[in-house]
Amino acid sequence: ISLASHIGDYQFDNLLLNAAGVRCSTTDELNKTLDSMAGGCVTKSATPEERAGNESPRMKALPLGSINSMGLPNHGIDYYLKFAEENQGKNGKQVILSIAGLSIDQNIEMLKKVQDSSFSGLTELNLSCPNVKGKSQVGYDFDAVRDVLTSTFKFFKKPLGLKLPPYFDFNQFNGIAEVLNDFPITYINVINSIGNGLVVDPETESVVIKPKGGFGGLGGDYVKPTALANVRALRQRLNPEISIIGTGGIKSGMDVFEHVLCGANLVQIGTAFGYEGTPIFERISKELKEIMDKKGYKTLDDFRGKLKTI
Ligand SMILES: O=C(O)c1[nH]c(=O)[nH]c(=O)c1I
Repeated sequence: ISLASHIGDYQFDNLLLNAAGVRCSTTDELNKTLDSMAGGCVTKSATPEERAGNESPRMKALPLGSINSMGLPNHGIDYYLKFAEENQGKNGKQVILSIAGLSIDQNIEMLKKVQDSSFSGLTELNLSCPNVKGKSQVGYDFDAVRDVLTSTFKFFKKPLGLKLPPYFDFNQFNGIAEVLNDFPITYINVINSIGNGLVVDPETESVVIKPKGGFGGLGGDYVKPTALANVRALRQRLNPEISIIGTGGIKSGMDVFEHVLCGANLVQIGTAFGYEGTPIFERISKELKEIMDKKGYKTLDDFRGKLKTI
């Protein structure tokens, strides 16, 4: 039984990755993931300069998932680009470089740096950070998405993925797919956290995180049905050359099975990886292989995208 998969020309021996933002801000954390059973790692979304991020408490673990308003704390693009240049392809593992500029200009500036670098891996342009005060998610402004992609593909010749926010309406699925299908995108990654949720502690009658009055991105069990819907809806609408990474609500082999059934080529684990650490990759790989064995599947292609309707 094989958990191997690929995105474009990039081979992953295991379809499991961390989600950007979780245990991936330092080289130590990134090396730990590369040394685990994960098929590769994704770096914390980078900005042109180092950033402290929002005030704490800015993340809260909950029985059904998590809420966060980190505010893009990171060591800056140079730190992660250096790591990516030095580690991409090491023992057959992929390093995906995530970037999240606070403006189109910052994204172009960073993508030019990546283009001119020796990095030969996948770049993930994050258009869906919900937690930078005063900034809304670019992924909800289809004209802005078209603008940044038009500018990008004038000079960027390396493989590019997009991290997108969750969409909740068929007009939105159609709208974003219409834009994406016009560009040579290697993959999309759906979903980012469900932005600006609110968790209340009824004991203390208070919010649970400090930034933005307690509003933050939701992850975990709360988001799985929305994640599966976005993987499925975009698989049905996008050109077949655009691969899909499924992110959202994964904490078991069965959750991975569901994402692949909806069309995911790879999957990323955020909230649950934050709790469990790198042992999760071995546990979930084992669980998924057991499920595939029971169902008589040998490879992910045997069932990818084959969700039945009734
Ligand atoms: O607050 C963050 O740093 C953050 N948090 C998220 O839930 N998604 C994102 O893309 C980002 I850049």
